[in-house]
Amino acid sequence: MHNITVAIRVKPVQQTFKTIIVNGSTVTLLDPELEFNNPVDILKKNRIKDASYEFDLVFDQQADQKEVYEKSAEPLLDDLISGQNVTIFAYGATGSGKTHTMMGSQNQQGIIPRALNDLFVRLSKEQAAQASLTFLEIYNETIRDLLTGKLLDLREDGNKGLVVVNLFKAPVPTLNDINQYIKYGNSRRAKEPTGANENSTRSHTVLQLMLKQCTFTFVDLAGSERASQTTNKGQRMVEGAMINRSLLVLGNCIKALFSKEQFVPFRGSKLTRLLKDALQGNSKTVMIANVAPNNYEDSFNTLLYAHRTRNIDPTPNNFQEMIVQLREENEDIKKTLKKQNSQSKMQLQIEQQFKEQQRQEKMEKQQQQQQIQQIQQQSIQQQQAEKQAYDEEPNQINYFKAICIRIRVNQIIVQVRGCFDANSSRHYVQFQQKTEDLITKCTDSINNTENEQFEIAMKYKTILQQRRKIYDQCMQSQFQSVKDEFRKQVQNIEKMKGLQSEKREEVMKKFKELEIEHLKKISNQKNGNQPQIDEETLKEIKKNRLQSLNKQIKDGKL
Ligand SMILES: Nc1ncnc2c1ncn2[C@@H]1O[C@H](COP(=O)(O)OP(=O)(O)OP(=O)(O)O)[C@@H](O)[C@H]1O
Repeated sequence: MHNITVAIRVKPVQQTFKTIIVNGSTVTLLDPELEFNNPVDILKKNRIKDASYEFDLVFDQQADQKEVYEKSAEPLLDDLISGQNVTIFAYGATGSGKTHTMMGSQNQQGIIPRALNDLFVRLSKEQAAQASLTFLEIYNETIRDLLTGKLLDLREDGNKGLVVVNLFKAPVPTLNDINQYIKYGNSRRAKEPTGANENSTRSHTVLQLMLKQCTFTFVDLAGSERASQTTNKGQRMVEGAMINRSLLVLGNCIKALFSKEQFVPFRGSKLTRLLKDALQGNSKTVMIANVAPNNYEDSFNTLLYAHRTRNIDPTPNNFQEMIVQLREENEDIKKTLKKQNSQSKMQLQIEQQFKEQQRQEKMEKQQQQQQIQQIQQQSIQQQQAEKQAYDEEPNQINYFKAICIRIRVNQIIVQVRGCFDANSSRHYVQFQQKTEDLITKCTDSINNTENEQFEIAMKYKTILQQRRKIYDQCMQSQFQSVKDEFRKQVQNIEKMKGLQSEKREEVMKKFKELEIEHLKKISNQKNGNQPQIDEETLKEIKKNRLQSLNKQIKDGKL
């Protein structure tokens, strides 16, 4: 009689909310659409529901490899040794843990290495000597020998029934032989990254250990996910469709076998055709359906598939009770999260504000420095301009000199006029000529210095305007330090001006000394040092004077 055990294994995943709860042999799945999405998607509302099913075996997230093996596969070893076919399937969506359950890893060995190890301990030498192993995969309805790499055909053989032509049967008298073939075959499995699993095995893998009277079959089925979910396109989508079709046929076959139906649709896929002998008759089958709680839809479909396959009567009575309990637990989690969330929101806000504050401060500091630098530069220019202007002031000494000379000359004229009255008109002409030249020179000099004075005055005006501008700028600045810097610079300028005033006083002093010297000279001349002119010079002066007068008459100036 055919015996089928359907087990569920829940993959341990990091999850905030509970979506799967295991209670004994019951698995309850909570619809996240109703639970966590607000508002609920109307289109999905009627499609997805909470689900609760009972199975032969249920392994929760805490179940380790050893427990899974000991409860699902180990009990069948006796049946196998007594000559019954045993088949173990791993079913589930991509990434749900099929390969982990069947093969596992070096440190966490799965069902296959554990079962074969235990089996070989129990087998007699004779039995072991007759053992052989085949390892193949069915990818897109094509059979490939994982040991030889050859593509194989299925053929009906009159005597033997269905055979896989040219399938390599590796003799495996020891466990070591088995391990080496498995390792080799595993490395040749068709693996492709899908949207759901980086290292997804895209084929059904069938490992069979043939003993004298029976076969121990391990099937790691390809991922049962919906094609749309793995965001697969083109070749991957065809692959998905093939996988789903063969899984459907497999489900139907197991269901038919379990229900002892007359017709079992083995011919529906290569997988079921291949497994026909192993599944038929007095055999035992274990189907381990793997679910990952972070994927509701895949979990829902897997539970439904496994449940239909097993054909167990639905839903236990305490189903609603468990859902209520689960919802209450999730409600608590939600509240805690909300609280944490609002706290972390506040923290985030403070951090952002603090960052903004620091950014502002940095910007202000930069502005402040820029303004101060600007003031310093302007003030240096200002100082240079003022210094230059002050340095030019000593030129005024020429101005004063010129004025002095003119005064002196005027006095000489007065003096000479006196000479003329007393002695001769020749003296007057002679002196008039000389003094006229002198006065012209003085006047030019005075004009020049007056022009220079005007330029200096203009420069001062510009300097003052400039200073006013800087002052206005500084007073507009929001920074006290900028205003302070301006005051400091003004003080510098004033200090420099103080030094310049001293310089100016020195110049004035010099001028006064000069003036006194001139005045002294004048008074000396007044006191009897009358100018003496010889006859020749007088003649010459007269001649020149006459020429000059004639010219002036000619030019119409007289
Ligand atoms: N029960 C578990 N405990 C710890 N890790 C697990 C468990 N189940 C699965 N994993 C880890 O999850 C990842 C995916 O698992 P695995 O490859 O077995 O998935 P799969 O169903 O075989 O996927 P595919 O169909 O794409 O080949 C692996 O890294 C595996 O180690």
